[in-house]
Amino acid sequence: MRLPRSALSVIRVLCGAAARILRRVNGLLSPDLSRVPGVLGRIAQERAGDYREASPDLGPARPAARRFEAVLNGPALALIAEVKRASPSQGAIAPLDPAVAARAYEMGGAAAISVLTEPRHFDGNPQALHDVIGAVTLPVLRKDFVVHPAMLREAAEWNASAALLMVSVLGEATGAYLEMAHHLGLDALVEVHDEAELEVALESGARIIGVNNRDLKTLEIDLAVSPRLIRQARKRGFAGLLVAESGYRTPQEIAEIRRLADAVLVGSSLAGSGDLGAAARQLMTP
Ligand SMILES: O=C(O)c1ccccc1NCC(=O)[C@H](O)[C@H](O)COP(=O)(O)O
Repeated sequence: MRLPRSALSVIRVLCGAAARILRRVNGLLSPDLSRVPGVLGRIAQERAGDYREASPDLGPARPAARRFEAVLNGPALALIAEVKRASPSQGAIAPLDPAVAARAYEMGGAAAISVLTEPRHFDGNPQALHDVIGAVTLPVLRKDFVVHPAMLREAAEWNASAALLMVSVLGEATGAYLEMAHHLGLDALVEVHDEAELEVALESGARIIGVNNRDLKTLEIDLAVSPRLIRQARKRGFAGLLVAESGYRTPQEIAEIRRLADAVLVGSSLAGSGDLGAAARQLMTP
């Protein structure tokens, strides 16, 4: 059967449109990491290599438990305490047993636990996440450099309550990754460091935004970043939860964000303290 010329051109236009949509969807699933500079770019590219062969299939939708979101949504500033054994800025921090560390944080009043699963620079691994989830009743955040849908599928399969999504890494793919996290029933901590990233987070429909005081390209900390961007988010009408992240070492520093943020995420100063429970309690005591 010969198709009329007009039908052929309609088919050609439709195929072109389908190819463009496919290219866009593909682009959204694979963020362009060549635009991410410095140590952050290197880590993100390494993680992309780790998951190059992984299937992007998420599997069936899972119900949203919203446990991570719920514990941050109280009247007082909540502590997300991080199991962090090493980092690019500090090198080795402490040879923590993840389960022991998480139990100490729980006793010290933490509302949630963050566990690094990145192996090369943070001495993290999936077993650390499993151990922590088995050791505490608190909701647990998978802290990694998410660059592939499989990393979210894993977080859900491993019973994490939430995953970190970094706008600095995901760029315009942030919204797509947020939808994938929600499809899997995960809460997402959508992390930003400047005004432009905050705009992306707000447009993505994030329910929880984390403001990182650490510039992940230079590793410099500026504790003025969280108050500035948290105020900005509220001014823009953001009604979700706001988390101040990185660099907090003293109750005086915590006092600066106590009335602004819903939660604070602390790693190095607690992890390297020697008595994690006492350090958590002391840090958060007004
Ligand atoms: O901590 C680093 O040196 C680092 C370097 C490159 C990318 C990410 C990095 N840290 C991730 C974090 O955001 C922190 O682990 C988290 O906010 C806790 O920060 P801190 O209390 O300063 O350990």
